[in-house]
Amino acid sequence: MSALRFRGVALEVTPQLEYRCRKSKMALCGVGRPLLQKTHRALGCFSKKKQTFSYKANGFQEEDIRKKLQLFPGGSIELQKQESGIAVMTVNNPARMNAFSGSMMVELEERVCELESWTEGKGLIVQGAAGTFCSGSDLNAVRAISNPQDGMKMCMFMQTTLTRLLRLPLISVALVEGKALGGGAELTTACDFRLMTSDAVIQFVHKHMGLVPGWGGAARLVRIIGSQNALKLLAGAKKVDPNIGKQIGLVDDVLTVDEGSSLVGTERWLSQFTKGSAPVIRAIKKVVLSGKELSLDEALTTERNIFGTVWGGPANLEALELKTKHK
Ligand SMILES: CCC(=O)SCCNC(=O)CCNC(=O)[C@H](O)C(C)(C)COP(=O)(O)OP(=O)(O)OC[C@H]1O[C@@H](n2cnc3c(N)ncnc32)[C@H](O)[C@@H]1OP(=O)(O)O
Repeated sequence: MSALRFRGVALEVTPQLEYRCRKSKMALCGVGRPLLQKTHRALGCFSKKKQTFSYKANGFQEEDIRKKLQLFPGGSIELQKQESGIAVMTVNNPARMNAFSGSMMVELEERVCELESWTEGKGLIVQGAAGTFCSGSDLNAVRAISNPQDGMKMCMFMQTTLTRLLRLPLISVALVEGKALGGGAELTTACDFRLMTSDAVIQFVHKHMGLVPGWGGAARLVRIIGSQNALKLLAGAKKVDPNIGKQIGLVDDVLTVDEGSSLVGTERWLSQFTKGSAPVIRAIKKVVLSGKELSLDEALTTERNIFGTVWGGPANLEALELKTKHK
């Protein structure tokens, strides 16, 4: 068995990984859609390696994109991992309504990487600083990199990062206060759930900017609310308030004032799903994700494998010992 290095970390190249990567490269060059889908699935099992191979296969070098993005600094992405197993990630650039600078895009990828190796984690809340969610990409950076090549690199970087965010084995929720615009609206779709405060707005403003979503937001939106509703939101650049959001299934709940601070309310809401053993909660997220992303046959195989990781595990044995009744 050989080893490769990815960002200073030695990774063991198992025959299985080698096979999957060889297969994926072939598929990406071969362009056929079923093959491409298989590739994404195969690579989904190896998230770190996935970045290296998918970027190279598409002619992008991750380090080049990072360097370019670092030229546009400002703001930060904060991450707090709590003992409860719920982490809070904050998009923090209040002077620009939490717009994503280039360095924040890089930091987001680093935080996602950190969460990928947080084995005790069960849940994640994504919020914006200072009472508003996120106003999309920083328009100053957008102006500076408006050439198609750089635009594509940025798009590729954010698309991959947000796909990894959605695929974390954590139950994630976007806490939307104030405004979620453009890329900010796309970010909300990279979470499993969305909660809004009563005055909040989600708006895919891309059309008004002469754009379409490029961070994966359209693909995810269609899966969340269906193609008819997605078309209406994108083509009309419609403002989604909590009422409309609930009607179309984009929003899971509205936070009321008597729930105290929005973050406390969101933690309370999320804890109904994260109570219990971390391996079981993580396994639940994984079986749902595979059911959503894979073919039925592949999802069934994955489900069996994941079942095998919890069957006879501590939580299972404890429940048997307690003769748990489900009244
Ligand atoms: C992926 C594709 C994309 O995301 S494209 C980007 C899509 N987003 C936008 O177009 C947002 C444009 N901004 C706005 O519509 C308004 O600023 C919103 C967010 C509604 C806030 O309005 P308002 O409450 O009146 O505040 P304001 O306009 O005075 O803004 C405060 C300061 O923040 C800045 N700001 C806001 N959004 C961005 C952004 N995306 N990029 C860079 N800067 C942004 C404003 O320019 C303003 O800055 P300043 O105080 O004038 O220095």
